[in-house]
Amino acid sequence: MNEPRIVVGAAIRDGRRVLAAARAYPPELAGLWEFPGGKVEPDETETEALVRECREELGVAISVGDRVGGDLSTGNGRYLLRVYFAELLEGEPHTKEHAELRWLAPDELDSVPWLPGNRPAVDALRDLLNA
Ligand SMILES: Nc1nc2c([nH]c(=O)n2[C@H]2C[C@H](O)[C@@H](COP(=O)(O)OP(=O)(O)OP(=O)(O)O)O2)c(=O)[nH]1
Repeated sequence: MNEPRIVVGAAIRDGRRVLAAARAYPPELAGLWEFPGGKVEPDETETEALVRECREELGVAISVGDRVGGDLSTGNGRYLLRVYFAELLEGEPHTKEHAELRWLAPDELDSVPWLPGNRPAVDALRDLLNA
């Protein structure tokens, strides 16, 4: 079995709200919600991957902060998901690749169907936002 590929997700904060994004593809993941981000390329750091993905997917510049929760195995063991807090530096997020974007308060985090592997990250996020 190959080593899992690292996938990074940005929990972009605006006060106590966090940006969630509904996937538009592939069909089996469409309509499920995630943190904007993607696979870390071999020549980049996790921070660089988050900055690149948020520029490509949302059209914004971000700064990357602390980790949210631990490493999560997802995609049937193909990926290791790492979520980081992030702040907007420039631009307003808009849908370039996602079906929908939504700012969620801590008590709204359960109002969308997350990708199955994201559950522990969402729980950790709620705890951190409520702390
Ligand atoms: N971006 C992101 N991907 C997640 C999360 N949770 C989760 O299980 N995944 C999975 C979904 C995908 O199978 C995989 C990431 O793939 P992706 O399609 O976002 O990555 P990418 O932008 O680099 O895609 P590509 O260029 O290879 O098409 O990780 C999450 O919160 N954010």
